[in-house]
Amino acid sequence: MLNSHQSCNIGFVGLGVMGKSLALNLADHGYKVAGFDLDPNKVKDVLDTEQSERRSDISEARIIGCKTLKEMLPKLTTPRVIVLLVPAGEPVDIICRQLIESGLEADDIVVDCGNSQWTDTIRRESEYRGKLKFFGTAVSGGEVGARFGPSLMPGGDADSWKYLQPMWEAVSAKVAEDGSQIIKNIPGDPVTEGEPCTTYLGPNGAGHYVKMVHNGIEYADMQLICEAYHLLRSLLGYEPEEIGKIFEKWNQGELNSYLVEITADILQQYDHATGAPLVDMILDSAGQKGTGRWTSISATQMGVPAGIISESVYARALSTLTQERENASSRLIGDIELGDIDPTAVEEAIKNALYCAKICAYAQGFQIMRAAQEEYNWQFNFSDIAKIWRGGCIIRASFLQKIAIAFTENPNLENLLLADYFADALEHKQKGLRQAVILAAQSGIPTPSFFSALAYFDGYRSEILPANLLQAQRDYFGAHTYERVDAEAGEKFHTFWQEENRPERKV
Ligand SMILES: NC(=O)C1=CN([C@@H]2O[C@H](COP(=O)(O)OP(=O)(O)OC[C@H]3O[C@@H](n4cnc5c(N)ncnc54)[C@H](OP(=O)(O)O)[C@@H]3O)[C@@H](O)[C@H]2O)C=CC1
Ligand SMILES: O=C(CO)[C@H](O)[C@H](O)COP(=O)(O)O
Repeated sequence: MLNSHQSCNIGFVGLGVMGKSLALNLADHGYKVAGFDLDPNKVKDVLDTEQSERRSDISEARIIGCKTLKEMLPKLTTPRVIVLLVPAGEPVDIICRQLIESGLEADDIVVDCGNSQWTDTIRRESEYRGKLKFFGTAVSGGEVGARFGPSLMPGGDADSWKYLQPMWEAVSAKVAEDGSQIIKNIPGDPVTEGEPCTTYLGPNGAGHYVKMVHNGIEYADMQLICEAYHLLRSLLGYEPEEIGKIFEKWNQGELNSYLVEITADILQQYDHATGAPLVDMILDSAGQKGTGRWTSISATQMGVPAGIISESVYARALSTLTQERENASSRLIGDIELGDIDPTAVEEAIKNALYCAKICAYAQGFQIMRAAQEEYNWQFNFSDIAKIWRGGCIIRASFLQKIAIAFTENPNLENLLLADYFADALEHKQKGLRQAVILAAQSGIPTPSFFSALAYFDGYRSEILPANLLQAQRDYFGAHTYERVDAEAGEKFHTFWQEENRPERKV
């Protein structure tokens, strides 16, 4: 606890899905919260929920509502801590300006917990310096996570972190020694033991950058699961409920993850109105708010190969062309040739394909952060990042424990694929990925992220790639020069392709 029970320890602006849940979580851990939302119904809702969930031995309201920001500020202990859980973008700046106008001071800390773009967080930190301390803390875990223990990814000035650390460690998800999350989900009875799923990630936009990459991996993870489902459904003719049970089985082993778990549940749900599997009644047009796209853009800007993440963004984009796809489906005919298949063997191949492709997707995510720390002067501890993703967040999965171990054993690991555990897994299971890709190609089932994962794996393990020819092409049309395999690194050569005998000169 930060201060006396008379004043509020923390203010909340935005009491929607995430704000309400995180405010109640803080209250469960003994913090008193003052909340404001543009929508007075949201304020009423959180107050009603707090009252209905309050234990009988607690007499005082743990959350109080405010009608304006001006009303909130005097209710907060100083330095004031104000959490923003509003839509990313302009609302964050609007509120910062309003808070300054309402009397916020230079030592007060404004914590942006939304999915803000990390470049905005860097800008805001410097723009508001001297007026308020702007600190980023990205949150993952959705509504339930925020309520009972999310993964929190803080970034900003180290002094603010010291102040926030006890609060964030209290409310974040907790994991046991084996890396599994300790889950209780009981209002008023929070988990207090275990390792907290939060750690200080660095200055400026570090927290929001790491969350962005988390979401990039999330996009890939979800798309790969969807591709596995598509193969099981269209190739083997299984019904959603049957596939749900397969995912349930897979969730007991190395594929154990929150996303596989919810997929199993979703596929076994029937539509109340029609009795059809619910998944069949949902329009196949995927939404996105931007974090996956930002990850792909950041990777591309730094020259990091992150094809699986990018393909997952493109797959969502392609899915939205609903009318175009419907028109094209009768004009563009697939030349399909599929021989006999053994369902049991194919099911096993798809399972292994999913596992191998997931390893490659996570490897790409960590490669992006590795490049980013050089580019933006951060010092990430990749083992710690894997650790805070073991519980609370959407991509929580058993194998994050293995990733944490891999980076603990070798903090300078060049690529996750090279860690013994993952290299061995890929060696023994890659056949499944190859079979899945072959069957998808033969049957005309689009599995872009599986294809991309295999290409990444084969590309990364290739000593020789045809980039030598590509360099020659660039030199041919644009005199872009090339390096020679038998010369010093960095020495550039150009062939005068249009001259007689095509002489080569060192440039
Ligand atoms: N939902 C999720 O699973 C996750 C969301 N996030 C991020 O968390 C943030 C909040 O998301 P979420 O809770 O889902 O969003 P919601 O839309 O449920 O809640 C946002 C709330 O903020 C209010 N609001 C908007 N502008 C202001 C303002 N100027 N002053 C006061 N209140 C304001 C909104 O009011 P009104 O509706 O009247 O505009 C709304 O009640 C977003 O950045 C989101 O990307 C992060 C992780 C997971
Ligand atoms: O951050 C999240 C989870 O980690 C949010 O749920 C996010 O909104 C998901 O992204 P998108 O809407 O683009 O699928």
